[in-house]
Amino acid sequence: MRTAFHILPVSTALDAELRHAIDRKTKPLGALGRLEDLALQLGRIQGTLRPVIQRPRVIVFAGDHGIAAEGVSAYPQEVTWQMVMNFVHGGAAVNALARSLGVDVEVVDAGVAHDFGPLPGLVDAKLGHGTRNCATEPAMTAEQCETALARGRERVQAARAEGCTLLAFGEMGIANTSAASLLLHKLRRVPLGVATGRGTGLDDAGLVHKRAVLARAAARTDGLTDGREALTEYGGFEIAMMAGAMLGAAEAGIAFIVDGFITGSAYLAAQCIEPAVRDHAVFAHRSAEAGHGAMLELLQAQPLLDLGLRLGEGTGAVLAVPLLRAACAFLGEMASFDSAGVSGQA
Ligand SMILES: O=C(O)c1ccc[n+]([C@@H]2O[C@H](COP(=O)([O-])O)[C@@H](O)[C@H]2O)c1
Ligand SMILES: Cc1cc2nc[nH]c2cc1C
Repeated sequence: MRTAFHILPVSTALDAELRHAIDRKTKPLGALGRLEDLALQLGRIQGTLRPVIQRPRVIVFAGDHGIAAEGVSAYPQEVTWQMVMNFVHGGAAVNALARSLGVDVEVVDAGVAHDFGPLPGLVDAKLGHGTRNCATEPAMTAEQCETALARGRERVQAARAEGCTLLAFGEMGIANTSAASLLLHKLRRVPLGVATGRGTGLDDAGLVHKRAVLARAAARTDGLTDGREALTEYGGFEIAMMAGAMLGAAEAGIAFIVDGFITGSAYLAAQCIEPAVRDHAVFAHRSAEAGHGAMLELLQAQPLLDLGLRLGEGTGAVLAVPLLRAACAFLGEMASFDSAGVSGQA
């Protein structure tokens, strides 16, 4: 049975008041640029002229990929579980960035090949010991895909129950740029030559080999338009769980930040499942991974940052949190022309 996501488009009922409040702040009209768009978006999502960011949380979903056996990554598969341990011990990039910015980190085992046993600080949502090799067979079953979507939603509900009003999503999974490229290729017809990049750092020969493997994987299926089918054929457990979390966040009326290329592929699938997810999404950054530019263009998404990042883990998403805080701060705290006695436009 397919899980239904009941997402209401955000209400535009407050738009006139929000725009008026933004325009009457003591600044030339439009001078806070993209922060003004963020303020409007957050005001709409929270249905208030005073949106707030409380207990922001980045959820890092980890999973392994059968296609790693084809030699499509510059790093071995065991790096996935080793990095999960690093996240749990607080030593990864996302931990350091999140600490410096006051963002909570949750780490989720969506389907890492390694068995961690009970491990404090790790959420066990394991769907299997990695996906199957999607170059030769579907990555997962339709049932696993459904369970992944549902478990992603559960993580959002848990965050919300703990007072979180802003979510950021990130991932860890050796070979998951292959899954992401295949999702982009299959769902949006982007040629594999454009959709495939170097991931963790393949050299030229590695990239040629990766493209050949992905072409073989892509040839297994005809055109796919259904988000669930695409996830089942080519996704990862962490990618499907992120898609469920994004849909769950939109359903719960919570804004969420999309990280880089792989998180973007989860968003692509989520948007195919329920287009209304768009209103709640903020795109953090333009990843250096080839294919992300094409993905963002297709989504008509303007990311906030362009820092040359290609790490994943939710690092770019965490870096966007201060900008969302700033949008709330100017809307809530800035004086208006009237309250400050400043002359408006001549
Ligand atoms: O977020 C991105 O845009 C991004 C771009 C390239 C690589 N990554 C990270 O690198 C891993 C996947 O790379 P690969 O080469 O193993 O497919 C995975 O753990 C991702 O988090 C992430
Ligand atoms: C070391 C390392 C850290 C990562 N974090 C996200 N993806 C990664 C891939 C590698 C290889």
